[in-house]
Amino acid sequence: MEERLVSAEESSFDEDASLRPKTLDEYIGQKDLKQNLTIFIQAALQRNEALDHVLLYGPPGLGKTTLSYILANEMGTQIRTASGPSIEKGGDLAAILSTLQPGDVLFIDEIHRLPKAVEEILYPAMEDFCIDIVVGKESTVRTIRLNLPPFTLVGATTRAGDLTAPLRDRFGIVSQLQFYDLEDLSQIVRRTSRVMGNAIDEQAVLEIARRSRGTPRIANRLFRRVRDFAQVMNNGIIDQKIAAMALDRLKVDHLGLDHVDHQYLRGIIERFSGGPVGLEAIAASIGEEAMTLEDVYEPYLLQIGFINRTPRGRVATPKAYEHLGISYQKDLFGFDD
Ligand SMILES: Nc1ncnc2c1ncn2[C@@H]1O[C@H](COP(=O)(O)OP(=O)(O)OP(=O)(O)O)[C@@H](O)[C@H]1O
Repeated sequence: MEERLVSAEESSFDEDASLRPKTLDEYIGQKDLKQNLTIFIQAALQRNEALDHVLLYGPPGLGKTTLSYILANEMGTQIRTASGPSIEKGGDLAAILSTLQPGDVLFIDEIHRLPKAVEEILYPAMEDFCIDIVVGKESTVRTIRLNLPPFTLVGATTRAGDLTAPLRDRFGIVSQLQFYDLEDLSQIVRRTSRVMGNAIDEQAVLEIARRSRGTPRIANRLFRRVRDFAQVMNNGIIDQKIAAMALDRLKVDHLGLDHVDHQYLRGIIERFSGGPVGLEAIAASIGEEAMTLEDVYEPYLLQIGFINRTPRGRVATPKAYEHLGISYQKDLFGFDD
């Protein structure tokens, strides 16, 4: 299977822990979100309270996990981490909650995938810092109330729309992470090169930043691969030429699109006359999971204006045709969305 360099999903190549910024000051970009969080943290610290529960949503790799570690660090507390699908039963959640110290952060990744029964236990835990546990069998069955210390739940999701309303409503702070602009990504690449101890020239920084699809995790991954090429073929010097050569060889085009993006766009244009076409049909035609396309690939294609989502399905825009070098002949019958 081809390596998915531009997929923002975590891969075994990610050794990101050392690259994670530890403070809000070090966290690049997301300016508005950072400014607001700074105030909320300061206010909670002044009142000697736990920070309100935080929901972070947005495409993978934009820094939700990093931000939750930073929140715990800035609050001077510990972080416990779990993921939605790994908390299978109420007892699993109770076990995690019972380890929390006052003010701790509980980070639940993919929170939209929490089983319903677990979610219901989470409601009183979030609201009143207590849970009711059922113990015993048949005639001896009874409920024991377990009081919890005040804590902060940080939930992360790529699919805010999949959260149930009662869960969403229990978060006091709800924030969407945005794709990063070229300047922020350049800063991230410079920082990564500094942390990893490899000098890089400014043109190479831009070359990598431009192809990172607005996503720090991808910027870091591309940096590592460029560094490999530079080490073996260019005496370790990371300049624009070696960066462009490496990324071309890895089939990441100048906008950061890879073979899956190309297949996806060509699929819409060549097999479905540019759309509108349903996601499932595109996925089946190119042999990809619809969910992967929706969560990992489409957000960036929407962001750069290569596709539109309409009630009748996905549509490739003239920009996508131009990028692929295909002449745009739609609209002949006035069907263009
Ligand atoms: N704002 C940022 N400034 C500097 N580096 C960042 C920033 N955001 C993310 N990174 C880097 O990108 C990597 C990926 O970020 P992170 O794991 O937090 O993403 P994520 O949004 O939680 O992804 P997922 O939802 O897939 O877990 C981090 O290890 C970190 O090095």
